[in-house]
Amino acid sequence: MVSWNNLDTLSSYKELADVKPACLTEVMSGDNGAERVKNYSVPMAAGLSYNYASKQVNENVLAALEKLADEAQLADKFKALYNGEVVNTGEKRLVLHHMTRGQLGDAVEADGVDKRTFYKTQQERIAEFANKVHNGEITNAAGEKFTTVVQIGIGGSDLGPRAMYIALENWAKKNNAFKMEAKFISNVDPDDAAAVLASTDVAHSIFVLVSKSGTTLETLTNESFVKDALKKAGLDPSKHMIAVTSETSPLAKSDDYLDAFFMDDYIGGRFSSTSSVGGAVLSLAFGPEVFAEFLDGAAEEDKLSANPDMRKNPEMLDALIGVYERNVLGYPCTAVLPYSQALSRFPAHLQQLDMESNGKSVNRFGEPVTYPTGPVIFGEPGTNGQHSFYQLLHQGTDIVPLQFIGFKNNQLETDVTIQDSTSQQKLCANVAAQIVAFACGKSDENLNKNFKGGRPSSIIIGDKLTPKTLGALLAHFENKIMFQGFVWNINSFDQEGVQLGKVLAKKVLAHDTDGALKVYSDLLNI
Ligand SMILES: O=P(O)(O)OC[C@H]1O[C@H](O)[C@H](O)[C@@H](O)[C@@H]1O
Repeated sequence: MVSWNNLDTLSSYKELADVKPACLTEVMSGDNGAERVKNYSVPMAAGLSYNYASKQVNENVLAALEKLADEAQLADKFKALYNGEVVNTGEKRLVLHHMTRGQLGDAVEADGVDKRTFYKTQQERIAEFANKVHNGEITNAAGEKFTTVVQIGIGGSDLGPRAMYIALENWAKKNNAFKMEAKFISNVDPDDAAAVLASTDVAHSIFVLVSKSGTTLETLTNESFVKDALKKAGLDPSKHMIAVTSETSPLAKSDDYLDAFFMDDYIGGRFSSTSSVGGAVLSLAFGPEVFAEFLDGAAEEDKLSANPDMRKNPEMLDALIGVYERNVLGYPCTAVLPYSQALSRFPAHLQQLDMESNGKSVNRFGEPVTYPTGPVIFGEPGTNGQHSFYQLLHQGTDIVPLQFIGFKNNQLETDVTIQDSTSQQKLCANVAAQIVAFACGKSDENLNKNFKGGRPSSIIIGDKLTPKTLGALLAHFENKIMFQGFVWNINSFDQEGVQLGKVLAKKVLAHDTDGALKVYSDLLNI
């Protein structure tokens, strides 16, 4: 049995607060720095590695973090989660997204079915459907092949799948795995749907309506928008749409769709990229085999996350270093900085994954916590970020911990050598330079040009971004966030904070307003 306690009641947390952090300007310079970069590295799945040499940790801090991991029972809590305990206390639900890609522990039965079998069956059904679309067994009414897939969804039903699609698009083109172009409609702003539809050959498109609840206003509105466009083009919407939803949602049994594929209430929206939510669009775009490789990468990383030894568990280690930075060193944000154009939407996905999970002020029993929880997450792909907000990161008054991601090789294998280096080498040179610049700084008599250094970062390094490495990368962040939620004793799997705005927006639309809300409504001409 695990016991759930607030972080500030743990004696190891009090000990951690007394340990001195590593001074990066010292430990990262000269031979010390070289040794650290070699040693402070943990292997991840799919050939990735997590390097934390440039974090403010040393043997004392790591030993204290290990004690915290033990006292907070992080490994046991993960075990309880994947063995089917009701870890999502707010909604009284199991948390089973790991089971969409593997079976880490016991068989879990819920709603009268074995859950691993349920998720696998959905994956197989999607694979069969995608294969039929690709080989022309399923066509439009004119008997022509579908060429495009358009996902309609928002939040977890958009960000993860969209980020994963963009991450693999060029890889698939290079590796003969590109089957259909994918597009995405998410915002209720009519210009989103209109712009996507205007650039889409709707007669040859399959629309994937994705909503776990089946009640999200934006998604249902965009569904109507698309149906309207299909009808105007003389097409039957039910021959162009599939649904991905939970079996209990209003969409599940509708005749409006060619087919429906399911997830369930045990998969949080932001954790649903490896379920049917990501499965449908990714299998249609790249083929089911590519989606299966992506799942394998995630499953391999999940296995590493189950290791009780923090030093061999990249997710637990990353989570604990993050807690140290947030709760002991007092840093409010974390930037995610992939040096890979393919990961351009990955930070956007992580914003939801992290901030919707751990942006909480009460513990899992609904009692206030008196320590900071989830950090603000933001990011951009490098090197673009360098020419934008890195000024604040280097010389601003807040210290922002950084999570770099970099690959030795680019996906398309097209490159050019200019001034003796390829573009890929220039990209990688920049990330190496940034890590050392942030850590070591550079003194200058002119304070405006002075770099204090001491700014922590980590880097995940891989050979190339492939379906498998992408799966491992995704699982890394999902599991890191889960472990942090355990340490903070919060429920990372509900999101009550999104409700109030929805309720008030409904009132505005029903003209049931007074006070400030009424004046804003008038100002915006509603
Ligand atoms: O998939 P749906 O039920 O349509 O939900 C879409 C999104 O909307 C909600 O408001 C939540 O904030 C998200 O966690 C969720 O991913």
